[in-house]
Amino acid sequence: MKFVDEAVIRVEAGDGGSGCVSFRREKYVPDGGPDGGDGGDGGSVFLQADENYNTLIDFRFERFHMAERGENGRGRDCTGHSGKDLVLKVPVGTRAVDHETEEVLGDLTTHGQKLLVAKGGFHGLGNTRFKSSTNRAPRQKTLGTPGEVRSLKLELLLLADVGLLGMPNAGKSTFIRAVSRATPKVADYPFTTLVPNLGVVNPRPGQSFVIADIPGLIEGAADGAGLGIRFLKHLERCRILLHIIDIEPIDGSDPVEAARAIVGELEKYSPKLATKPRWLVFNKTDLLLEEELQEKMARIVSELEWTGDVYTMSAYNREGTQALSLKLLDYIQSLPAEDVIQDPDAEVEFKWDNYHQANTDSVNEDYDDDFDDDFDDDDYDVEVIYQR
Ligand SMILES: Nc1nc2c(ncn2[C@@H]2O[C@H](COP(=O)(O)OP(=O)(O)OP(=O)(O)O)[C@@H](O)[C@H]2O)c(=O)[nH]1
Ligand SMILES: [Mg+2]
Repeated sequence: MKFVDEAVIRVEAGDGGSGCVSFRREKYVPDGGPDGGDGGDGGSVFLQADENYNTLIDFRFERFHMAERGENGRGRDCTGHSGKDLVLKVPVGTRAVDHETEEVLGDLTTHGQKLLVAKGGFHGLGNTRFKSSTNRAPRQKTLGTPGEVRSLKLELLLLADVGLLGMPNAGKSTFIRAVSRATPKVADYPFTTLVPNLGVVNPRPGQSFVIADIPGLIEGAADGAGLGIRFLKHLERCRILLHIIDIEPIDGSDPVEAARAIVGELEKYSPKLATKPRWLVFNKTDLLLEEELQEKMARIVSELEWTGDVYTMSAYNREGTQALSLKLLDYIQSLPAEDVIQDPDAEVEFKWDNYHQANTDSVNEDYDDDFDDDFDDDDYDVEVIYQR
């Protein structure tokens, strides 16, 4: 299955149905009062997180999504039907962004969570609403308001606890193979991994966490070198990052330079991501003798001025990998229960929010149901109240 983590779609909510101008006409009631019903509200468009989906590929093929419009009101006080809402199923971990304003509308992080992305139009009012003791034959109605239209960018951000970071060939995929049942391709050339992989690590029975392996980064990735930095977004929701360093690169390059490049690219991508908890993990320890290894590690740590946690492993021989997974599990379990990554200021504004209020205010307040509905003069024009 193809992994697609971005799609731009257009969502259109239904327009509100317009109100109706009509008068009661029946045998023996030639001059009945107004009986034009209100329109129905337009349907809205929602996104709903569903754990049965894991790619946005469907949205690459089907780009236009419309909810139903509301029906117009009819005579005999018939209110139009409301339009049906449209609910689009998206994978858990999807973020909805307004493509034009870049405003984040919301993150769908739990199964079943729903997010309104285009609000349906509000219904227009029929002429019945405008009758009063002074105007018994109202010719006014209001039109339904248009439904919201949005160009929407969907981004799928993987939900993993641990994210792997490092140069190509550092051994990220080898590590995820060693500790989980994920089987991403491993090879001795750069950019073996082209799309992110997830693996479930189970260091103790019944206790597990999820690890994400993403394509390697190189110097200049922020400017598009290699596969760029677009995969870094998948690390945004991780709780900790593992920076995997190849202790003995085959091309003879300096691990210190490589590590600095990675941190530089991370900072360029997002200063916030750069402050996430991060551990250094030296890989390929089997290539060096113990003494050499200690010496080299000490040099790298001091040159990087690194004061955080340091681990060593040989992912290939599965040495140190189990110990590292246990450390990760303990660390994750020591964190407070998931702080839901929702921006508290993320109040989404919809254009027609105030319309209902404004409209009902314009309806005559001395509306009185008991007065005599009959009227004589039915020859003037219908007045449409425009409020847009
Ligand atoms: N000797 C040794 N080789 C290793 C070790 N871990 C990985 N390798 C080798 O390093 C090469 C690259 O490993 P990968 O796991 O594909 O590296 P990666 O970081 O996923 O690389 P990209 O997907 O290209 O970013 C492969 O040839 C592995 O066999 C190790 O612990 N010791
Ligand atoms: Mg890889």
